[in-house]
Amino acid sequence: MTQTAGGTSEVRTPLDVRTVLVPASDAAAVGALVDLLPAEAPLSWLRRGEGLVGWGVAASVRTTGPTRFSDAAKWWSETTALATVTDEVEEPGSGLVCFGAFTFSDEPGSADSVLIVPEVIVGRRGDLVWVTTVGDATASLTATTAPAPPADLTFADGALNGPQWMTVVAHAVSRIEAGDLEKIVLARDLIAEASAPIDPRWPLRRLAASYPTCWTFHVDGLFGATPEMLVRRERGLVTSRVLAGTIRRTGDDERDLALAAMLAHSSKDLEEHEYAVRSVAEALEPYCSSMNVPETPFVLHLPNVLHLATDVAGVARDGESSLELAAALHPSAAVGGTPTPVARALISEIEGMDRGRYAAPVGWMDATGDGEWGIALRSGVIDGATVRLFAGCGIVGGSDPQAELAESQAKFVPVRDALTS
Ligand SMILES: C=C(O[C@H]1C=CC=C(C(=O)O)[C@@H]1O)C(=O)O
Repeated sequence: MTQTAGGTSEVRTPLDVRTVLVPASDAAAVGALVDLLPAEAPLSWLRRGEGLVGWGVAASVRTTGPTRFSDAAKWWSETTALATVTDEVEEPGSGLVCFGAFTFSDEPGSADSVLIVPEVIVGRRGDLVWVTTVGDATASLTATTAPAPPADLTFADGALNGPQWMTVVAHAVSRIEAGDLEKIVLARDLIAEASAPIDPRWPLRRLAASYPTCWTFHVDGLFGATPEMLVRRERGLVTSRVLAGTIRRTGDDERDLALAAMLAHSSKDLEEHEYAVRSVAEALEPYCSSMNVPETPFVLHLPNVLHLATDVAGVARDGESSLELAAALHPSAAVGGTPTPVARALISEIEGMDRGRYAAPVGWMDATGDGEWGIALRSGVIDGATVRLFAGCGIVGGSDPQAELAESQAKFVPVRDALTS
């Protein structure tokens, strides 16, 4: 049952949902959740082996435009109100759950936003493993056959080639120096083409293994391993991991440690980071009764890059769902800029491409509104035999276009390697 929110008043079939705990003796035998996924429309949200995987479509909704978040939130409230749920686990992520991916822009473009209720969900949290089924669906907890790698893959420039993109970055720097805005995040795309349709489980398994501290996701063709948590709401606690400010790793541990120290003191990166933290703290403030915003960022080590990172935490004031909080936070200055409206307008004016669902909220939510919405970074979109990969960089007054191009190459590495190796 797929619906387009805001459209026809279709009769909705109430969902019959059942969550059972997998007995501890069997839970140990359930291998990596990512290995359970079937090739057809897999859904994934995994970090360090924990999280949720799903498959099948029990219900879904597609939304577009500036009301895409509120239309989806309304659909979710109606869907949860109608459902019959038996849940013997009662953990965040058990019972009725949807996965979702949203578009970056308010403008209707090539992509739409989507919430999907899978027919089967398998969740893992610590030692607990549970299975949720909707309607008559049955779940198999055995690993599916291994996916085949993409065949004859070639990469090409997307909307702009490197020199063209550097010209756009230089233009943005001149606009910042003229005082039009303080920060903008500019992105570029690459196109990977295979000779046969690509099985999303191939890159997913590799991303989950190579980037265990990131959230490995797949929703409706959008996949990746993001290090950035836009917002998590869990039993009244709201958290966000803000990233901005990047240095490429060299592969040599000693040099990387020196680079980490440089990053922690780089005024250009600290400025870029400060805008991102401020945007998240200001957007969350109305929804929290108390908040903790650390004054100094830490350095997050990923296999390809180092980032400045700040973990913001707050206590939810009212009952806004994780999706409503994500809508209030999007786009943070980690993917938009400062001031937000000026940066958004300049992105559409000069970036030269439609971001689709890149750099927008992707994640899941349960019937209580608890959930996790990451920012779809280090990501790509599979469409048959084609993958469109995205990478973006925060630009401030002192940014150098050549260095930003190199940074964008480093940010393509996770998805590029996951497709090829
Ligand atoms: C926009 C991206 O990264 C953001 C998150 C972390 C660091 C960033 C930076 O240093 O520019 C970006 O703000 C991307 O990976 O496409």
